Amino acid sequence: MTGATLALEYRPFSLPLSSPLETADGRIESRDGFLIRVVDERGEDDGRPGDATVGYGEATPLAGWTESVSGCEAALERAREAIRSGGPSAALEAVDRQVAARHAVSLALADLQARREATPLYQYLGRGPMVGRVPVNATIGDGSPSETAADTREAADRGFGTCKLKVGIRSVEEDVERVRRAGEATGSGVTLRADANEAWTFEEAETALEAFDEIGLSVLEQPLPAGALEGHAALRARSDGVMIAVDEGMLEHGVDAICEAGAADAVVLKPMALGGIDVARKMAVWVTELGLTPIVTTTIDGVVARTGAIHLAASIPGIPACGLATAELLAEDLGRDPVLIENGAAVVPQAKGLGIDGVWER
Ligand SMILES: O=C(O)CCC(=O)c1ccccc1C(=O)O
Ligand SMILES: [Mg+2]
Repeated sequence: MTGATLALEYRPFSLPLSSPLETADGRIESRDGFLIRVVDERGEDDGRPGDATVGYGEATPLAGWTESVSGCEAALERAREAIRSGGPSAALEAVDRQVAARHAVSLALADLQARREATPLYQYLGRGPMVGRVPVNATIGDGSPSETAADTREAADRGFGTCKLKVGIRSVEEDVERVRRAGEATGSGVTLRADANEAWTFEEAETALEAFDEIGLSVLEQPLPAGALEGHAALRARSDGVMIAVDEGMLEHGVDAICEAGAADAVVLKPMALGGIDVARKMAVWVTELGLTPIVTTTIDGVVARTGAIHLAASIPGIPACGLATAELLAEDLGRDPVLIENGAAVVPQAKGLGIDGVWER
């Protein structure tokens, strides 16, 4: 990239969800953020950037998980100024402490470089073999036990082999009933997970875990508040077969503290909340070395960030089902989706870079 004159541009977007996603952390109704592009201006002959001269990124802040929308915009503005004289490293430095902004800038730079090298982004990241698909889970929002059973059944009928149920909004008894009914509606061919988003006390989590063990739940994500490292470790010790995953806890404590406390079997990695797919990839390699399972998810991102997360997952060998089938939760998107979700897997784009085109023109 040396010698290139790079320009960074950004513009705001607002994407409503098809129906609000209730989580125990709060309700998500729309996703507002910034689409960015980095253009190598020397490569433009007709004013329209060609394949090897543009990279796309997305910053979609989420309250409680990233910086605010205004903090994100201020960071992007600093990066826009910094990239002219200081290049990529100065731009990244300008967004160093704003994770969503850093996600956008690092993704656009990686997309640009992978396009120049005529390599799909996942191979640029991992230098690994060709990967055709990554397994993905369906995300099932809150609902009554019958609604949950019907939604899970519908996802299974569409080919999902793993379904993640949002829990922690109703009583523990009702959530246990929801998971039980979802299991009965789908049978043993479908793996169930549950994500409580920090909702429970230790006693509530213990009660839920006992029932989930019996039902055969696969993963229980963030049952306790992020701070409760010892609590998660104690739940793990009591679990028969249910894996304990941390998500919010991973952001609060980092990999080393999670491992030292024995707080988790699996770690959820959200590139938007971690500062980019490059950061998330390093964490995935690190947790794998320590014997933990990485799971990649989005924060219900637009097509640019979501496709980046799919490339990230494709660059991690043996990745289990990831929370990347979130396009269907959005009523609108930034552009055409290059990723087909089929039989519980995302078909990984094999074009150069992200494999995204035509988003800027919209
Ligand atoms: O993992 C999934 O299936 C979808 C992503 C998801 O659940 C999520 C989406 C937005 C914010 C937080 C979360 C979460 O995992 O807690
Ligand atoms: Mg979660």
